[in-house]
Amino acid sequence: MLLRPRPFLLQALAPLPFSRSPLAVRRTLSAHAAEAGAASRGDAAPPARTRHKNSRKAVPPGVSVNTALFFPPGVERDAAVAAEMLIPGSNIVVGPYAGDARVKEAEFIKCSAHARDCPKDDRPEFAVLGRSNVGKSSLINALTRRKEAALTSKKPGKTQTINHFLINKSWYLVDLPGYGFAAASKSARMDWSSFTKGYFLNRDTLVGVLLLVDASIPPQQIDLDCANWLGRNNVGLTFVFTKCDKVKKGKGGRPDENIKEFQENISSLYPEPPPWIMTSSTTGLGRDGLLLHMSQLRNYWDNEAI
Ligand SMILES: Nc1nc2c(ncn2[C@@H]2O[C@H](COP(=O)(O)OP(=O)(O)OP(=O)(O)O)[C@@H](O)[C@H]2O)c(=O)[nH]1
Ligand SMILES: [Mg+2]
Repeated sequence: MLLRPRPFLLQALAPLPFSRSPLAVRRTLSAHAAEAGAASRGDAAPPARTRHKNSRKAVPPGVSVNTALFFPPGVERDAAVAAEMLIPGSNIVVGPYAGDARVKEAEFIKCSAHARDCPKDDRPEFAVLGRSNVGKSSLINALTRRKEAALTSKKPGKTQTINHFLINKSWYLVDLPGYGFAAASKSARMDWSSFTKGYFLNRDTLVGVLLLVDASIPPQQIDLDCANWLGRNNVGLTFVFTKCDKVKKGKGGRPDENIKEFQENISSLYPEPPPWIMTSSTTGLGRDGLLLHMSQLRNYWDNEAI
């Protein structure tokens, strides 16, 4: 099997040739952000002036360039970053590997009961992980724009196997069973540890994990534990905050406050800020940005394979 580098680990070891001049970096990244953003929306490339205007407009209120940023492969960590280089509602800088992020085709391939049963080809994949009911299957449906590609339910514990969806015949999105569902019946409650940990530790084609965190509730210890475990085992992850459309009254009811508190909790776990993005499968918030982020990790993986 072809061994491929994990982007988060290798970017520190092998920075790619990229201009050190802040101005040049700024220009290159802006153009990339605008072009790739247009590609992910399925737009034809607009003229330069319009591109600039659109990318500016896309920067959400409340995301400051002073946020601890995630620098993707190919971008120097000390690069000057303009607001339009950020993916809206995230701390993610768009770099030179960002590319066509459109989902043209999505095909369910198989469900696997064990990591060893997963597809054995060389295609890169992203695993979607999180507590039961956090919105993993809904996110897959939102990303693929298929209503029922992955089955969803109000009842936690719906997804019980590792489910592979092939995107554009070139990469996989993987729906995983949720963790932390204590109330499940014995038959429905699998041994999450042996079942999925084997997958994370042995899956050579895993580009990264999308760790979903419910932004409509305060931080949960089990999510922090999971982030900690992935970090300790060098599994690159992106925090995907779900249900950002849900605002409840009272303490702990505001997604932006919950996200801030969660980030404060995890900041000590990581030497470098991990990427994070706000999403809602109900409104489509963050969909294009997340696809764009995945495109830059994937393209790096494809192009820099050993
Ligand atoms: N308001 C809102 N509800 C959501 C969102 N995403 C998911 N939901 C709801 O949350 C519930 C659980 O969604 P699923 O996608 O089945 O969650 P899951 O993480 O796949 O759950 P398991 O398979 O049981 O682990 C469903 O009722 C969804 O409609 C969102 O972004 N906003
Ligand atoms: Mg599910």
